[in-house]
Amino acid sequence: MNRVRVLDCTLRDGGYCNQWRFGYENVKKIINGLVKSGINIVECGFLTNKVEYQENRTKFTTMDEVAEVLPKNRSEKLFVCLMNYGEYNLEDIPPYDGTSLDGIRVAFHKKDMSKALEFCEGIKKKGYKVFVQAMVSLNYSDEEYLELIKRTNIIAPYAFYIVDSFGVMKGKDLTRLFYIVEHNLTESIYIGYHSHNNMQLAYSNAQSLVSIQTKRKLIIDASIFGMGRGAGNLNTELFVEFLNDTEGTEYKLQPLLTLIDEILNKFYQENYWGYSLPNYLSASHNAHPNYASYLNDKQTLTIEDMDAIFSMMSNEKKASFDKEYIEALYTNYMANGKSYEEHIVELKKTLFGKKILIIAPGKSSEVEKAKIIQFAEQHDVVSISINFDYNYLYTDFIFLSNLRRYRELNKSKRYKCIVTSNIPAENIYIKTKYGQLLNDVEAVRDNAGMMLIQFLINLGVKDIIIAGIDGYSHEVSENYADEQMALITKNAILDAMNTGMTNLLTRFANKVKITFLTGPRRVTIANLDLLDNI
Ligand SMILES: C[C@H](O)CC(=O)C(=O)O
Repeated sequence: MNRVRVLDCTLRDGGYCNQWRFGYENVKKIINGLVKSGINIVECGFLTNKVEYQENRTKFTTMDEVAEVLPKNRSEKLFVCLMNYGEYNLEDIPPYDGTSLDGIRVAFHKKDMSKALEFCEGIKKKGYKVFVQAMVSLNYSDEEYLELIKRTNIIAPYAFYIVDSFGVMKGKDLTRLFYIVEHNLTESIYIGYHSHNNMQLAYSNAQSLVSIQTKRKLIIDASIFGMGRGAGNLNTELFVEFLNDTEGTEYKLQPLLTLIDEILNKFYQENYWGYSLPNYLSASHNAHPNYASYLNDKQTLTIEDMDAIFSMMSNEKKASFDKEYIEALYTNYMANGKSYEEHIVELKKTLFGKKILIIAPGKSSEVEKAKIIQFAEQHDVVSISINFDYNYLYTDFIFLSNLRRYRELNKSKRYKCIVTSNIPAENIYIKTKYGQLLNDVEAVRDNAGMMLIQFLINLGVKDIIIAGIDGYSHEVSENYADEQMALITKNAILDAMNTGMTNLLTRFANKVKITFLTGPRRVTIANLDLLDNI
């Protein structure tokens, strides 16, 4: 048997990209395709007691649920699931009987090492192959790592993994860890390597590992099309091609390519994964990749802002994702700037008793420009564009809460800018407090349109006409009047923003008259048919 084995983790790590919703039939197709291609170990998903089982998802709660998706002919492959330490009781795991999983991978943080290793021992006693997955290997000092290995030897699991959870491992780090493991881990235990692609190093590291002159048996993790959390994983199809070429293995590529073509491409288009600047940044700060997704999904930060927020994080907080912590850092960072409101009384007077026409950069602001211009001409309005300078009408003000958009704006327009205090702007009309305009709907907490409406309500405005707040389509080209403004975001985020805006507008409509001038309306005001009243 070849000394290098491949473990495919698409159905588990890939699940971070689609909330593990692969669909029941697709799960079986993926497992069968992996078996056909000769992949040695198939990770079928998570085994957890923390959720209710749903047939279309790869978060299983019992061995019987997993058994249902396994092929009748197991073709001498191993089938495993990953368990996060603390998400399953040992007593609930039945003794191994060969009908379901062959092995269980136990992932744990450094702080849980002792208890997690006891748990691993318990699983082994039940007859399963145990994979010791000490996450974020680089967070262990050499001394701590040696201690971990020594204690692993006592348990004698099937495999011990070097884990690059944050995708930060350089070749030299991997070599260092590998030799520590090679010299100290009992020879019969497989040495595994699980990587992420934040620095695009997964493939080259895996190649280097395989090329090391060693008799040790290796397991390399990969996922089809690299589907995995954040920047994704080593690509199974590329890695097995490399092994065929250099190690004389005979993995079959075609079943993997077919799975990409028929199943994974669609997931990729809906919720892409792979290398990106935010994922690079999280790696360069040795931080959990979810922090990158969190900041990126805000859609308000430049890369310098994100870098500054990562720099503010404490080292202890970087190892696992803490949503409340990053939320607080983000809000503090944004609310940091000083306000400058000396024209506020003047602005209040300007707005008093007027219809306020707000123009957002949605596609309808371009398509229905004639309607917008006509409305402005026929009514006594104060017009305010949001995060852009509207080409077709001289607007009285420009409201900006986004630093990137502020930088894009021609400097000559600053005299009429109302900006939020997170923007380090000078020579503007008003700088208003960012923190006072936030709302409680997470997906649109600091959405520029929603902040402007809140600002206007605070100033006593009674009648708001909206143009260009169309909501977001999954089709990127449909979202902005100026395609240069388009931001690529995951569909789930766009849907959440549409729902969030609808909820907020519905609430705002209790305080102020809101009327839509343009469409389409992927956001609206619930239970209120205001569509044709203009
Ligand atoms: C395989 C692991 O130990 C869990 C994981 O995906 C990680 O990146 O860490």
